[in-house]
Amino acid sequence: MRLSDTIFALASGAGRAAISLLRLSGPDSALVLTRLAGRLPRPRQASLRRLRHPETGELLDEALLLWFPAPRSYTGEDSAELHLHGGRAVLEGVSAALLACGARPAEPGEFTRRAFLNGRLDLTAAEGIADLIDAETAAQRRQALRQAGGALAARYAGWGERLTRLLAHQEASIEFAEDGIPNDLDDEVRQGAATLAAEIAAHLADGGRGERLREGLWAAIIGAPNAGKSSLLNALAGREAAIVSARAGTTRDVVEVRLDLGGVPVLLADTAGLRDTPDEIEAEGVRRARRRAEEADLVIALFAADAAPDAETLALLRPGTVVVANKVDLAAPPASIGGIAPIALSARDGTGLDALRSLLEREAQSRAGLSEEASLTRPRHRAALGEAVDWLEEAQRAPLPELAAESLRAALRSLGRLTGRVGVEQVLDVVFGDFCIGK
Ligand SMILES: Nc1nc2c(c(=O)[nH]1)N(C=O)[C@@H](CNc1ccc(C(=O)N[C@@H](CCC(=O)O)C(=O)O)cc1)CN2
Ligand SMILES: Nc1nc2c(ncn2[C@@H]2O[C@H](COP(=O)(O)OP(=O)(O)OP(=O)(O)O)[C@@H](O)[C@H]2O)c(=O)[nH]1
Repeated sequence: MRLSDTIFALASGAGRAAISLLRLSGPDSALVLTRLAGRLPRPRQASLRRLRHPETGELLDEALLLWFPAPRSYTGEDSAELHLHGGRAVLEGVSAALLACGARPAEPGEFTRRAFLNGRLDLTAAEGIADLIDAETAAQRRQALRQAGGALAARYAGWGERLTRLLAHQEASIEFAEDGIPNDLDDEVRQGAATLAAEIAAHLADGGRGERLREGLWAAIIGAPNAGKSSLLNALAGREAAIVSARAGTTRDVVEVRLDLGGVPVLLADTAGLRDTPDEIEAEGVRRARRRAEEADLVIALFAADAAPDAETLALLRPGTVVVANKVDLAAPPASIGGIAPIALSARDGTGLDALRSLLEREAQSRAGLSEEASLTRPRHRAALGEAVDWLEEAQRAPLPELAAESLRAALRSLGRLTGRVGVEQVLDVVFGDFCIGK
């Protein structure tokens, strides 16, 4: 991970493609580029050049080059991009030439790690970039862009500055006390710590929406055998993902489909019909269905309108469960099931499907949608902020100003680990460990 190394990696996807993008960064970038292309292109302007192996002189490709002199580059170092023809042999030939020039393959996330080490972004912004690459829905993209743009960084840096001021006041109060000067700085610090702790606690008490949006919601359809669960899953997925049959007890294991519900990624599970059964395999399916219902962020309880609501499913209704009466092409839906007005649906002819989809979108967004303010998105954030709150509370209880100062310093360290101002090598490995190559 030495910054004196010059690194390279494929930044575009692997496999056959029209064009491949090779990234190069580090102190020898200018030298390497000159040896391959004859001379340096004009900074930040695309230039078409022949690339040759520096030792054999063999022509490797005719490519577009971009040269970014430091510090105006993604990493903040001298960097370059080679836009090559996408063939495997082209990539191999150019990679071999780069190795011959002394560059080495980059570790996953190493470009962004260098950008971080050069002070171009904080750790939360770096995580936002990783999330942007993984984003599958519009809401995930918006959250990731906001974080990559420094929204969390700004918030946490603001708290860090306030904390630094509190600490300075606390230290001043200690000195006044030594000089025998009466002062009310202690009270001010206690008040400031309480306000800050409350603000961070409010940010933490967001129901985990940012984390849910990043990871996706878990949803499950539960109901009696033959209620039409598989039919509903297929209707929502728009394809025949689960087997539908007139025989009760068809679905035995959990069948999952990925849905985009109003920008929120949802993993929707079809489960085995809930009933007592002597069949061991089906009984295991029923156990799995119950477990899914317990774990799910969003539960859809499905009843058949032409039958009395079954006790097993009724027993699993909770506040927030979406209750649906299916098969309304056969019978009118009841006004209430378990005290909740059901959505009327016919999975067979599509009646009520749009209304159900809108309701599910609203429910998904209320659990995981974007909030007004940037939300924390990872357990790492939650843990560090939780620690900061604990230390701030400790500071308020401290019997001596010296102890209060110590707790404030610990709170500041927690925030510092979050943004990377306290540069602990371990934290960096956690954050950059799951980046992809070329980022
Ligand atoms: N070809 C290509 N496309 C790309 C990237 C890239 O590196 N290369 N990006 C990579 O993630 C993203 C764009 N992000 C970038 C962020 C900063 C700089 C950069 O050179 N910044 C300099 C100059 C800014 C300016 O002139 O306005 C700087 O901030 O000093 C480049 C790309 C998405 N698309
Ligand atoms: N008339 C009518 N029949 C439906 C409707 N939805 C599903 N069915 C039928 O009901 C039967 C059971 O449907 P499934 O979707 O397999 O039901 P399930 O709840 O997944 O059943 P299990 O796998 O046994 O738990 C099939 O014959 C479906 O065609 C509907 O809205 N109207």
